[in-house]
Amino acid sequence: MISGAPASGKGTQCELITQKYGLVHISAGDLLRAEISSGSENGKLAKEYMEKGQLVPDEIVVMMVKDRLSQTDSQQNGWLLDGYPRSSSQATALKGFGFQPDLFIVLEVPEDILIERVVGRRLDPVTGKIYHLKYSPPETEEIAARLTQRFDDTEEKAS
Ligand SMILES: Nc1ncnc2c1ncn2[C@@H]1O[C@H](COP(=O)(O)OP(=O)(O)O)[C@@H](O)[C@H]1O
Repeated sequence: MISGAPASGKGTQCELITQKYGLVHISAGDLLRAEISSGSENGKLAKEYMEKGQLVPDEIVVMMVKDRLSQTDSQQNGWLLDGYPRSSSQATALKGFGFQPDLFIVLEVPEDILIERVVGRRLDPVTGKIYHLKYSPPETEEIAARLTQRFDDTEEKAS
């Protein structure tokens, strides 16, 4: 399991870890978004909470994660669970189904660095690539001109 604040580098670490160990990357947020796309009742309910920036109720999230962890690929290759648990009740529920991580990784990044990263982060809407104005600047003027900021990348979010 892996946990980290926004801009802590969680996405990058997830990619490196899953590649290195051949694990299945399971993101609670991605599972929820897939559920919404499927148009299911759970998806409709989850959407209401996500739009308000609230946690989706355990009844939905726990079963969804449990089902995904139970699938053959996760069982055979092992898994890296990202964005779950977000409460002690979620942790307890999953443990009750017999799922326990070998490791729990917490990415600790000082707050001032998180703020600097979030404020300078930019998205290329054409390729989906993430840049940082200072640490990972765009390769060309053309890309620089079209970069956008994720609407929720604000100093408020980082703090
Ligand atoms: N473990 C979880 N329990 C409840 N709700 C969750 C969980 N993980 C994600 N969500 C819901 O999905 C939304 C998006 O999550 P995520 O993709 O991790 O992005 P963010 O980094 O913006 O929180 C959250 O704001 C929350 O509403």
